[in-house]
Amino acid sequence: KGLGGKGPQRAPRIPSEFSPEERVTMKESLKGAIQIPTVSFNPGEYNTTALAEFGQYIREVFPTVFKTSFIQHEVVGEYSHLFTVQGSDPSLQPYMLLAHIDVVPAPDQGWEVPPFSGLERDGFIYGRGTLDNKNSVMAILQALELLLIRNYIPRRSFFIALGHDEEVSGANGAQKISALLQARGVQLAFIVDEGSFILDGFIPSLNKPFAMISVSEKGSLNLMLQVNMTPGHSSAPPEETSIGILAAAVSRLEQTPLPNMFGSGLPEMMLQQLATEFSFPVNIVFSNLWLFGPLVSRLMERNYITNALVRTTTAITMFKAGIKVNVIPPMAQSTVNFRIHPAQTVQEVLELVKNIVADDRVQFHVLNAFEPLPVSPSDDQALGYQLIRQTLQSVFPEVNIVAPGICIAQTDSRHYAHLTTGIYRFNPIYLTPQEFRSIHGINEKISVRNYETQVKFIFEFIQNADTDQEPVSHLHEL
Ligand SMILES: CCCCCCCCCCCCCCCCCC(=O)N[C@@H](Cc1ccccc1)C(=O)O
Ligand SMILES: [Zn+2]
Ligand SMILES: [Zn+2]
Repeated sequence: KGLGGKGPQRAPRIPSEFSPEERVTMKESLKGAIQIPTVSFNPGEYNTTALAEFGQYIREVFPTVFKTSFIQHEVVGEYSHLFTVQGSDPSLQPYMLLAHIDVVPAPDQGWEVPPFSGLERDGFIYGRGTLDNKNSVMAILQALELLLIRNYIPRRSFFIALGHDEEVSGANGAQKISALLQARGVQLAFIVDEGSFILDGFIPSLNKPFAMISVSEKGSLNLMLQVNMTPGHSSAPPEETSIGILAAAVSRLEQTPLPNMFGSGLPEMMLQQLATEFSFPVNIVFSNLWLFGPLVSRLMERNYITNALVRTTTAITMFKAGIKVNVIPPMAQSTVNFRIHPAQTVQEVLELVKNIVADDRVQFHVLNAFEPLPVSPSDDQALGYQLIRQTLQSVFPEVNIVAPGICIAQTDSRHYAHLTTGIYRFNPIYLTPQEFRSIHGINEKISVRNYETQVKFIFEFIQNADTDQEPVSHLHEL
């Protein structure tokens, strides 16, 4: 399976070996990046001082990237960065590496070390952005810097797009870069973004880590529910208030999960691929989903992460009502955040929700909505997917399971969907369930080893992408 053939004569491969000094510089550069609090608060509301400082910082720590003649650097939307790395062979279609420089807020409370300290403890670098997503920003530029220092000249052109507002929708960063590329007529072979990892310990009976490459991404619907009632004196209350009506409506939504979509796509494909890795009887169950599908589907619902893979999830995230202790509230509002399964559409979810609420006094306002992303190819012919597989094999020889999956969150890559059919969301680092909870949570940290390996992966990946070989189809023997 995978990429085949020997290409024509080309520059010798540069080994991914880094000196002790380079390894120290690498981790110190990441720490410096963590110390710049590039926080996004709301759309259009960011720490602009920090974002500007970050722009200066990458110029200082990656001087070769900025002075190389075949690399064009542009600032887009004031704080996002687009690098165009011109390859020597224009016949090869370019690809793009994505990451974002902004982070979610991190109040000090609960952290073992201050979240913007970038402190190293017991082999880990702590801080907001160490997993989401300054690790990728820095690793991409670091790998390129190290390649350039070794006189690397790419054959295939590629872009590096670093958004500054991914955490609040990407409207000023990714969307503007995407529009710029579209205006230039760019079409991409594939994109690699954040969104999945080498998962370690997510499936109880699977004792080894597996790489999940997300080939699709859930959509979203932010729906505001509102109830208006005539206000009055609380000493003579009506039978129902706006708060009571709305509370009952959102409670119905919480108590009525949207349909389990297991059986219509990727999770089944993933479990079938994993089946042989389990011992009896789980291997039999996963390889015979035609029979055990209903059982597996119910088991998936029991865990909150696997539940998110099989259905559109419902999260009540905001509730606002009441103006005074003795006034019947004129209005109650609540916001519900749905993450839409790739087998459903925004419209379908809206219909289901209205039927569950089933109360004409509740008004629905769509704040914003985004359809799920199409499923990118993961077959033998899919260049981006096969390049990730190939690079995994050499950098992580111990990881022998690679499976396509769904990204349960949203990423900047969704803004580039019209530029390519191949979007792969994958960070080449190990992630445990505890580390998963630290993303947007507390004590986010990355091991120095994990970070070094991420740099190595990208260093290898960029060279692997220089292939002019289309992935070969595998001939199966009958
Ligand atoms: C069978 C076992 C499978 C186990 C599956 C485990 C899945 C774990 C994968 C970890 C996914 C981590 C995702 C990281 C990317 C986070 C991106 C993010 O937070 N995006 C925001 C973007 C956004 C969207 C809209 C408004 C504001 C921000 C998000 O909320 O989705
Ligand atoms: Zn992120
Ligand atoms: Zn995030």
